[in-house]
Amino acid sequence: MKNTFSFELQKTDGAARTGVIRTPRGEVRTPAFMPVGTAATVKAMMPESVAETGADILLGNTYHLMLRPTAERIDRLGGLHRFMNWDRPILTDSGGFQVMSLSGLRKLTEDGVTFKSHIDGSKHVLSPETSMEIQRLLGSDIVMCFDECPALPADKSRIADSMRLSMRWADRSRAAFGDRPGHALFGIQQGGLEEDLRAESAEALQQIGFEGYAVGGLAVGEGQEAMFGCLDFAPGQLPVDKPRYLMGVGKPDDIVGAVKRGIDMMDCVLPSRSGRTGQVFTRHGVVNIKNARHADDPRPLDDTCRCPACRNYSRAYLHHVFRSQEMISGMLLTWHNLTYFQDIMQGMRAAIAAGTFDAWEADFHAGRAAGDI
Ligand SMILES: O=c1[nH]cnc2cc3nc(NCc4cccs4)[nH]c3cc12
Repeated sequence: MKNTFSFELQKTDGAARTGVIRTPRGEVRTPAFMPVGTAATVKAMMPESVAETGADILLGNTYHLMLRPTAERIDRLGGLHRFMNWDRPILTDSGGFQVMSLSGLRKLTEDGVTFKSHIDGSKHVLSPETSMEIQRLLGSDIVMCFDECPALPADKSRIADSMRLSMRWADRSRAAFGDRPGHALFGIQQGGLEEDLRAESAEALQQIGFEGYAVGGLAVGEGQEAMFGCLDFAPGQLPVDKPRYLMGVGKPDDIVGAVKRGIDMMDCVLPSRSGRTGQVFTRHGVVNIKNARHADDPRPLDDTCRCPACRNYSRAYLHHVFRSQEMISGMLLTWHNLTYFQDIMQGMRAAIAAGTFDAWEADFHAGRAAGDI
């Protein structure tokens, strides 16, 4: 096993790209969707089931794991991969975003963020240096820079100041990360929806040099049109030969539109969180299994889907166990949604490799208009 991290761009079709990220813990086929494993578990899923959906890599959250069970405890127990029984690659977010969206009583300074735990009110500090140390203790393969994601809407000067702080933090993250063969540090582009600020951010990150580059600051309520408008220029401002990771995205049509615009990696809680709330994604659109119209329906969710929910159960059964709040409901619907999301990724990888992405995209959108779901 070579102790190296590399990205091979294999084919492009318009702005869409397909390739492979090679890490000591295995390969990640791109475009890739990362299921979210916030508290060292993809909720309601066994790790081997997550692997069966086709996921090559998971996302873990620094913020949650530093609070509980702590990174030190996970390190003592052999690292996050051993702890959660997932031996493939893991990417960890750096915690800055979660602090701002989850913890109360926080204070942001040039040094970093001090905050109180949303679990027990204990006091903590996150900075570029402490975030790098926590992610090192966790043992994640891809580490994210410690950044600040400004809440939208915000005026341009506020966005510029926030982006420039994040660039100073990116520099400190790089310095604190050190020399870690086989591991990667990704920079995070900020700058809101402003093309000039995003260009300044991209230039600053490239001067520092990273193994991959994320498009941050999006999927924070701006809406799909504004996000796509930003993605029409932001990925192209980043190095062509490194992975481009769009954070926190998204619905199936968001994912397709992002890949179309040059994004290689994404993560989102949507398929797993929705699985627990009865929202089911299918190629004909969204099914809300709670709806009474499913109570007697003997059909599977999708008779072309390979997942256990579609192979072995009727909509009537899935409706029943959801209404009864049985644990198997969250398990089966999460398994289905994650499978559906991975099948979208596999469909796009194959279409880009064949040079037929436009036809694949047209079929994807036509299927959702068909109705009768
Ligand atoms: O700029 C970012 N920096 C570091 N992590 C992020 C995570 C992100 N997740 C979303 N959207 C998905 C959401 C998850 C929870 C609230 S919104 N947008 C995001 C932006 C960033």
